[in-house]
Amino acid sequence: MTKHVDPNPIEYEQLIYQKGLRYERPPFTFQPQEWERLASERMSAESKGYVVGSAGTGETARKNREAFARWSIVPRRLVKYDGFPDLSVNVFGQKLPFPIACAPVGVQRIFNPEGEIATAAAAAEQSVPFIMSTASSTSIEDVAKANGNGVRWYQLYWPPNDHNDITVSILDRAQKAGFSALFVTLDTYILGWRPSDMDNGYNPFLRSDKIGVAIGLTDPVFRSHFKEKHGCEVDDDLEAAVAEWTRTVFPGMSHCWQDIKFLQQHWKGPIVLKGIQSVEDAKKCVEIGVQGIVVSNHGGRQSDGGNSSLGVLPRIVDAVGDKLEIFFDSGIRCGADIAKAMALGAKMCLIGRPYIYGLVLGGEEGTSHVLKSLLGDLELTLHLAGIQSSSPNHLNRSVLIKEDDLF
Ligand SMILES: Cc1cc2nc3c(=O)[nH]c(=O)nc-3n(C[C@H](O)[C@H](O)[C@H](O)COP(=O)(O)O)c2cc1C
Ligand SMILES: O=C(O)C(=O)c1ccccc1
Repeated sequence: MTKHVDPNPIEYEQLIYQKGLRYERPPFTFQPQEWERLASERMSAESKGYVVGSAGTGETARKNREAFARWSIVPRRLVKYDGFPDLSVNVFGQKLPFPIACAPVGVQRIFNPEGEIATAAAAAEQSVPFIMSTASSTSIEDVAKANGNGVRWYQLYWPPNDHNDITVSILDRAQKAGFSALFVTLDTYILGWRPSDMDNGYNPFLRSDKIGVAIGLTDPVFRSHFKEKHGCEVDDDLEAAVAEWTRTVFPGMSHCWQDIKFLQQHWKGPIVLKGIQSVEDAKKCVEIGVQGIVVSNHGGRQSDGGNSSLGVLPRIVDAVGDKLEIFFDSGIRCGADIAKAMALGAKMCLIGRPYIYGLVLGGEEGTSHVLKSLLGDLELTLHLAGIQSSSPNHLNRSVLIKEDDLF
């Protein structure tokens, strides 16, 4: 069950030192750069290749990381203020205590049998919004239950227009289950060229244990279509059902900007388009009237030879930052990374792989540990730089310098 812990990263640090004195230790290291290595030791070759891996030669993923080191935080001194930095943000008219969310990540049961149940509970415990993937290994309703009173958002892999009734059915289920915003992923209408997965013969959907298809196979509209077409129930021919569902959510490039209107008619809350990398597309998002975008390249998992996600963030912020909410992901690994993305204009950051490493290393407690670590690290990073809050009044480009400009 979800228990609500009053969030306070700084108290958490104090507690850790005290616990340390009593020879109690956290579930695993606080060193963020170690999480991937430790989790890799615990995973099968397939799971490791899937989560750690990226598209092609890994160039986009590498650039995502390198981009952070090109910016540095310049600390200011004798900035007197009361208390600790305020990390809260206002998003979609709601005040949230922290500026991070769990990015949508599919098939989480391959990392730990508790999968999304553990991560959704951990996110609620840490007062961090949970974005549920359409490729989850747990149904919409069960994730909602595990997330309890937490803030939850739903990520859509979007069936083609001739399956609009399935889309509506999924959106209805998500709304009924308390998902308050819709994140529509635009960069994964087909999976990228992923050498590590191909080497392992691994595809997240085409597994004998049918792990990433829970939402489709439990959907009444999908089930009835399947019966009409195949003359049997989903459960009587699971192979065919999985193949059908895979085609439904990864149909290739089947949508255009006008189609967003359909989602706007069928979703009552904010809509956020995930995977924006160009100023032109960001402007389209404003034109079409969505409430937010995620500047993301899917952690470098889709296209090789791409730009860093952080690199394009400032120009997108300059073009549309005052017209919609800008979320950011791809490459965030520590508190300073979050601070830099926010200084460049992101409202909130989505955390991808790191919380999955937490899931691998310690289930719900492990995910909680990663989220708490990132938040504690962020809070101290701001405090030590003399930055009073994560709002753009205090955390903005004036706190950053480009390393290249220093020489
Ligand atoms: C194993 C894995 C599965 C993912 N599944 C989804 C998904 O189902 N839907 C989605 O929109 N993004 C998915 N993503 C992308 C993340 O939402 C996010 O954009 C990315 O992980 C951010 O980069 P980072 O891992 O470097 O933080 C997935 C990422 C990983 C690592
Ligand atoms: O692997 C991914 O990045 C992703 O988005 C996905 C695709 C299919 C199933 C689960 C996740």
